[in-house]
Amino acid sequence: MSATTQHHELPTATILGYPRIGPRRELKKAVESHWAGRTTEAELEQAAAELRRRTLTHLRDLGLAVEDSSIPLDFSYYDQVHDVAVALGVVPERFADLRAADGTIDLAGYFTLARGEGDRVPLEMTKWLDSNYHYLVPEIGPATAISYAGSRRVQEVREAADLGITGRPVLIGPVTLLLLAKAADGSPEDFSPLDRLDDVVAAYAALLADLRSAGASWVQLDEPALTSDTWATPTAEVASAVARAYGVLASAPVGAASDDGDAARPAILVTAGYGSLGDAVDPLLAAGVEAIALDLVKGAVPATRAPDGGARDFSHVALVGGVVDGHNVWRTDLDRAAGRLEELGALGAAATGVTTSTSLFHVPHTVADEAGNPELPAAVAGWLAFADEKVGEVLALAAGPDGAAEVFAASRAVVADRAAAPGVRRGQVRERAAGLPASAFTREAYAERQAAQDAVLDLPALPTTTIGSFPQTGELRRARAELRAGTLDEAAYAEAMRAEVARVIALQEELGLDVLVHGEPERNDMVQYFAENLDGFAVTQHGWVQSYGSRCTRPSILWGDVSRPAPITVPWATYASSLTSAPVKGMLTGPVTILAWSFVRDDQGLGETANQVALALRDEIADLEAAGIGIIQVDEPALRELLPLRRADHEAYLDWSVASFRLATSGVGVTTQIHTHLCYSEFEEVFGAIDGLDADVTSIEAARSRMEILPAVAEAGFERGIGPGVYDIHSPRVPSQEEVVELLRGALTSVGPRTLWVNPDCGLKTRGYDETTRSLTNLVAAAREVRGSLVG
Ligand SMILES: CN1c2c(nc(N)[nH]c2=O)NC[C@@H]1CNc1ccc(C(=O)N[C@@H](CCC(=O)N[C@@H](CCC(=O)N[C@@H](CCC(=O)O)C(=O)O)C(=O)O)C(=O)O)cc1
Ligand SMILES: N[C@@H](CCS)C(=O)O
Ligand SMILES: [Zn+2]
Repeated sequence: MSATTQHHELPTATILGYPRIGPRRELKKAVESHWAGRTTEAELEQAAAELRRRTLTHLRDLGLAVEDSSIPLDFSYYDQVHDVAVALGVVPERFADLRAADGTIDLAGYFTLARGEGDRVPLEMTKWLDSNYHYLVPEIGPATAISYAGSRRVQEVREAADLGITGRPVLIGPVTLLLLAKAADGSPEDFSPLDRLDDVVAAYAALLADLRSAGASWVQLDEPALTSDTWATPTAEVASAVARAYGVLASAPVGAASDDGDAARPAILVTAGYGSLGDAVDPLLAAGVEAIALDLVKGAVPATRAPDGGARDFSHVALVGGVVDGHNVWRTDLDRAAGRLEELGALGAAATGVTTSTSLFHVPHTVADEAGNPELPAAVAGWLAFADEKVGEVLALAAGPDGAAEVFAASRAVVADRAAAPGVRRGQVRERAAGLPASAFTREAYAERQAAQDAVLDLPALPTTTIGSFPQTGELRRARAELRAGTLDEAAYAEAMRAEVARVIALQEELGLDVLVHGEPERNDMVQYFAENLDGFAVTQHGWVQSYGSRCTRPSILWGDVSRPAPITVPWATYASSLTSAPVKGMLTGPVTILAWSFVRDDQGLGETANQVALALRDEIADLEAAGIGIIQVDEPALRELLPLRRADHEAYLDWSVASFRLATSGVGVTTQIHTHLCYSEFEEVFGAIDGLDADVTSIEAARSRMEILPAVAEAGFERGIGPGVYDIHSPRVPSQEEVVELLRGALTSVGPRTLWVNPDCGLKTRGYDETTRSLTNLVAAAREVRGSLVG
């Protein structure tokens, strides 16, 4: 592989980013200690600097080159989108005081924007592309101040230099920043944040110049939004924004700041992870950026011809092939990856390099940390590559099949071993999934179900309920940690959880809720818990990945055919039910969400795997029903998350995802009421699918949007039960009774009282008991008030 461009040595073997949370969640712990007031800001800064130093030296020790900008500088205290918005001094009006006169926002302000303060709501959080990471949405209006006032990356370039490392600062690119932003409150209807492109690009130019002065030879600008065509902005307008933005940025001279003070810049590497760059490659080629990194795992090698039929000229750009999956954990088939790199090489680029398809922050640090994990069979561990192992794969691919013959041979052995391993394909599971009749996916007509359920359940108008989890107290988490450590035995653990269920049931009775839940105290996570109880999954001990801010999950590993060896939730639901005469809602996580929040086998289609999970859940639902649980909720918060980034792929996705939910839930009788719950979504986009799920009751996140979706729901003729969340569980704020009453009265203008349910936005696991109790008291009082006025 050629190693140079006209100006700079290209990072020929690199990664697009590395986990930021630390191998033992050091950053999470440092940040949360600071928030809790246990450490000063200086102590936090010191802990973060130490983590960055360890990361840099670790990447160097793994073999990434220190001189050629191969090592990314991508630290973040909270979120990478927020980092850039803050560097540009972007704050919503309600937080204007956090921006100093010179445009800077200090660390305390950075956290306040992320977490809110008193009545000032934080920035909205939404899912990042098709992943389980959530970013903070910048709010940009026509008058929002935008200027470069300083970036932490500049200091990080210097820190790296002190270690003898020429690091490559990583930033979200200007077009993606604006496509991910939302119009600030009060913006004219026809305003789009992309209208502020010129101001943003001017600020980026200053930022790039600053990075260059600090010694950066390359800068990485992440433009994953270019792999999607689902933005409100038409693709042609996005392409012209790319041309304009990079035309300006690339027009500055590359290299050292010249004597007359012209702003020089580092060479620009634009990345486009999460899918195909498609025709967005043309404006980048025309703009003259020095390098483009392509996702060759989910995306394609660019065609040699542009849509207008003209031959594409790659001779002035370096192309970096993202052939190592940054978003999943399977060891790379190196022969296949090398083949893709060859295809890329055939385009005639000025230079080529090898990298990951996305940043590695979606995967845990290292498989080595799982040594001795009884929940991860050694055979399966051998098939995995987490971040460190992926660095090794990138280096092997850069060395090539001759240079790294042993690594290539090991990769071939893994491919063969995985295909033939016991448990990967199990006859019984496959026969059952293959022979499903159409009737396995359908229930009786809703009218029939509704009548039967009304008769059996006898619920009041506007029934009140919660979404499932009650606060996961430190005590509960500690009990689980002690169980893992062996200092608490199974029986004592189960007893502690049963005691919590009893407390939660008593509390709900006291509050006067109509449909109760057991509270999910026994669940470490709504996906991992099921994975731990299903065959075909493995779980990690230390495989934490960031989900948002300081919050992490340990995605499970779905490696083989899935089945349910024994009932999972039935004992908890029946125990809870035995404590009350009120109905108790069974609580399961749906097949799509189980897949979305796990690392899923890549040797078959997702739809096939989803149906296996669905059949396991169908068995669980049958057992719950047989045990007398008449209401069963199957959560699908990730239904929107997996929606493909290209519109052309939506239909096929919605077909299999909806079918798997229906397969899980269609085995019940007419009187059993199936609920579902969705959150973190722009529901408009998946409304047809929500309807297609055919659940009797659907609860959705709606409080933050003041229930804007309801008129559309009504207009679409949605006739089944709906529970638009009446308060935001992401904030500690307690809603007043009046406020909930107002929301409910508003909702009743779109939805009839027979179909309107009253519930919070989402589960209460991240909240405390005090605020939960006060909020639910107001929720129940509000429902009663509105109910009373209906009768009167
Ligand atoms: C609803 N969401 C979820 C998503 N993905 C999931 N897989 N799960 C979700 O619930 N995606 C979208 C949203 C938003 N995302 C999140 C993600 C993570 C959290 C969260 O609160 N995470 C917790 C960790 C939860 C957990 O796994 N708990 C375990 C282990 C707890 C632990 O750290 N134990 C300590 C010791 C105990 C102690 O002293 O406290 C240890 O092991 O060191 C458990 O309960 O057993 C987090 O803290 O980040 C929320 C929303
Ligand atoms: N039943 C889950 C859904 C979260 S999306 C909970 O209440 O936490
Ligand atoms: Zn939820």
